[in-house]
Amino acid sequence: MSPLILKGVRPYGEGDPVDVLIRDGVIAAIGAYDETSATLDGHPVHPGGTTSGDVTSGGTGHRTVEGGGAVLLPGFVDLHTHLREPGREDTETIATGSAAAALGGYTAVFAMANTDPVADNAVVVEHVARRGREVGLVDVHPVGAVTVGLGGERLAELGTMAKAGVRVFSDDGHCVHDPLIMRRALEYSKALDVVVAQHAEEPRLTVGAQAHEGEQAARLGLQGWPAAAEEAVVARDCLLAAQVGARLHVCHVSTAGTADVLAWAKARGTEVSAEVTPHHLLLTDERLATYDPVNKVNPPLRTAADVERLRQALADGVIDCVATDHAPHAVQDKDVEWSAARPGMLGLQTALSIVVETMLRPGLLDWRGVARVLSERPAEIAGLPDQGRPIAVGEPANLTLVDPDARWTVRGAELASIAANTPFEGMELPGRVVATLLRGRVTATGGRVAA
Ligand SMILES: NC(=O)N[C@@H](CC(=O)O)C(=O)O
Ligand SMILES: [Zn+2]
Ligand SMILES: [Zn+2]
Repeated sequence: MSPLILKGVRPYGEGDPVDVLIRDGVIAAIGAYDETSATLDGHPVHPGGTTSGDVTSGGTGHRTVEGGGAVLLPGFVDLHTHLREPGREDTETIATGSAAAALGGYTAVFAMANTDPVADNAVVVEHVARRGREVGLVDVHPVGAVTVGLGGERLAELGTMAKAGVRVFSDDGHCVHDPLIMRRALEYSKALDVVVAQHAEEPRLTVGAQAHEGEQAARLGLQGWPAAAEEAVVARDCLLAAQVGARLHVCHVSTAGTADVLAWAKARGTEVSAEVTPHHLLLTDERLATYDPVNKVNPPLRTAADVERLRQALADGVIDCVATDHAPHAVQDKDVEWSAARPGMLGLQTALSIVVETMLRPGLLDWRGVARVLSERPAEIAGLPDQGRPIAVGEPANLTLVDPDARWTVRGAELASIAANTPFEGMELPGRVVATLLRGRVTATGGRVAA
């Protein structure tokens, strides 16, 4: 592959624009490209043509991406994606989900295990990983189920799946509610040096639950999903993790009380990490007034006070990172009466813009902070050695280029996913991914994925 120059980009949005030379999938030089001597920071570069806003194929020459002062960040890492393959390829496939990921600025995603068949064995996880490699747009890491069939009763073969490369285990969609099973899972995860990601929902407290338990649910006549059903499980799991000396990851934190529990657990030295979704950073249960099931999600949209606390917790590091919980659903499963609709929302192509809207613009995070919550921390939590790395010479070129000033209007039908269930339909959002690079290869640019 010929070398690539990112021209006029601002790493972490800091300082004057620089040029970045990428060779053999690695950042080879950062400085100013000199046309006359065809060198970048002393490194010779074969001259090549330039196509504005896009990539030149360039023959023997180098390829160029015109940055126009755009912000350069480490490629995003999503710890929580539902790709629906195998089983529901009518809503998303590894190919379409990978395209959505690349367009959203992601260079690695973790594909949840609640597929059909469930990813509770080495055969399924190996299939997902292989299919991800064939598509080649993003590193697809399969998540392994904690229990057989997500049934919550018998531990799955964690060791066999870990040997097949699984780094994150989760029964997401279901809570590992039995404390003894959870304790065993944590013990195994410690021995295998992997992490268990818990969907925290005490099932006895959420039987038939449809919406956040509070004034709005009462007004609308929807059965409540109490905050304590999440908070109690997070507290219990923090205690269990501390007891066995294991690491714990908490999926889609949605309440202020969970942020309090996490702050307490971290203060006492528990190795717990947590994610928040873009939708829980922006939307509240006020949205439910229309009974439009596009707003139905698990955990449910909460109150403005929760949203406020989640933003603060993400800024403070009490919540470590943003994960999309990208959850595609077919029209016949989603566009039906509220109680029959499946919970879940698309997220991969809108995550960056929601983080810009909710965290960057209000001054809660700068671009360094955005890099931390979308790339560095999730890579660390999952133990990915080549993602979330500094933008520096010698580092792998897993990168995302963002136009901070662009605004765009979300149209579900125009997203790369097969399903179109975005709660942000019609919203005008700030910030746009200009290009995504996976080991130096351009996977998305100008709103299109690489051929
Ligand atoms: N978040 C959701 O509302 N739905 C997820 C499951 C889950 O993340 O719990 C799904 O798989 O559709
Ligand atoms: Zn979940
Ligand atoms: Zn999920």
